[in-house]
Amino acid sequence: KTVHKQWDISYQFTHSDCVRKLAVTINGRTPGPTIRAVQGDTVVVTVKNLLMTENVAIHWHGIRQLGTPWADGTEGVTQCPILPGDAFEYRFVVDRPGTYMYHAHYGMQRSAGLNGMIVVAAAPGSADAEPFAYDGGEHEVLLNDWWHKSTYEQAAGLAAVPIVWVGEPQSLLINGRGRYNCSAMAPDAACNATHPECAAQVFAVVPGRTYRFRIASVTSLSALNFEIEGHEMTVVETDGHYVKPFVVKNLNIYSGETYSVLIKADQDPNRNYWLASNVVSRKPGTPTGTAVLSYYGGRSSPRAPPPTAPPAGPAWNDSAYRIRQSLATVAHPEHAHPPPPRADRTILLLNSQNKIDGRIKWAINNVSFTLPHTPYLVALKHGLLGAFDQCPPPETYNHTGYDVYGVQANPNATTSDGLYRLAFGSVVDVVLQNANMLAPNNSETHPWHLHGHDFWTLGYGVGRFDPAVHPATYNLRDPVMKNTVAVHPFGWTALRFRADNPGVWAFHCHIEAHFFMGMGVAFEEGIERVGDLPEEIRRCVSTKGGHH
Ligand SMILES: O=C1O[C@H]([C@@H](O)CO)C(O)=C1O
Repeated sequence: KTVHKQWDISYQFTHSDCVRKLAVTINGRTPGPTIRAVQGDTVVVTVKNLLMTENVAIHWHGIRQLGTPWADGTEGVTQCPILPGDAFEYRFVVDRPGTYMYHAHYGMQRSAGLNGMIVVAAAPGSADAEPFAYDGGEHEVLLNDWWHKSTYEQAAGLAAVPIVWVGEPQSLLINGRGRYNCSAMAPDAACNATHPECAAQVFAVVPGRTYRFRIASVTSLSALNFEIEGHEMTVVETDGHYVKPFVVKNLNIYSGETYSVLIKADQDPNRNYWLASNVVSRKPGTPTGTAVLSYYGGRSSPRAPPPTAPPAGPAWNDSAYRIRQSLATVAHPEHAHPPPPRADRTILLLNSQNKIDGRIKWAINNVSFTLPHTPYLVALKHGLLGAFDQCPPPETYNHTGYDVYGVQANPNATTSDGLYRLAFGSVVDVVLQNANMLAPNNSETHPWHLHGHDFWTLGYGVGRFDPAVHPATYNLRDPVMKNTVAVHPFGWTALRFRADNPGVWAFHCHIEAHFFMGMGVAFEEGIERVGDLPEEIRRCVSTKGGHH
């Protein structure tokens, strides 16, 4: 069947954390509506840009876009942006059940509020039916971070010399709801502690039942730790793939990831419990984001704040704790898709923070990524070779000599919009190598997201990756497939995918500021197999050809 949506994108005054903010909304709301579909459905979203003076593009995060690379919604990669006053029809098939998300993919627009969830149910009788049961139903939890500054102020600051860093968010949102401390603001500030838009979300449960919570993080910056006070969570799905169930007290979730967890409503029904999200991996400067779990039939009013303090989460800098969760996340034995035993090509990608022309940038093998004006998909399909740098970025870096623990000068770092061209159908290994930043003794977590594919998560390590040693430690037995994976501080992450989806695909750090500062690459595969491009994705392309 076909699921139709008609979305008007516009700026509205919103009060997500009680503070008035101009946000980019879908049909007047942020977050936008959850798209619900069944595996195999065609989703058609007609996006009308009513922003007046701003372009837009929407990415369907986790949907592979098999045969529809032009619907990926990635400005500069798969399409020209949608101009004010224009409409664009995104049409794609959701071929696999699971928990996904959508969000703006143009400049730093995602942080302005354009985001939401996609929930795809297994088709009846499908071999992809869940290998777990829950008798209580489902709840959706969309996690976000929130700033009072506009994305324009943020982006201009990032590009300035010296840099004005975005800083830690003012609030953490659960389903678009947070709570800023109005008394900390000037009395005339537009902060309304009783505004209905910032009332905490209440999740109701029937005592004794088991619930599936679908959790997605669309944060712009923050790595989060999510907890349901007093209730253990059994992790059963991530990024649309079933995992071998494991139990946690709290869940680390990076921007761009999704999880499903099961919880049993088996606690005292006469009180409420916190849902809490806390910043990890960066030194927190943001209060805990909260929502409320309430039992039907209990003596507590559903909206009553729980009698306890919200959980504070684990130590923010305990990366060993987070690596343990990464390692525990493996494929469900009945739903394992074993990876091909070896790769045809291995690309090592050093993630470093650099200074280029006095500006702080992120670079991959010393190349800081920029998007071309003419989308790659259009440029390659139509042979517009002047549209982007034809020199491909490097395959590796000085992996025998680079000190990932030291501040490195990284001379000769450059900026480029060149891309990697992959042999169609080939198996590609990518090893993401983290390193120290410009400041000593500092390395951050980077959630890398691959468009157009799921990849096998073969391994994680701390320190410098050694191609002669570490591949022998890869998990080739039951690696889980994902579309977003963390590279831990000073560590490396190895992944494998098959380049079998004709198109051009972004692969980048899902921290919005980091992608803006160049932390990404693009892959092309099978461009000659891509069908005719819709006219609507080419509106920024000169008819004379693509010039830089
Ligand atoms: O990219 C980043 O820049 C800042 C800082 O390194 C420079 O201000 C920061 O914390 C990042 O993650």
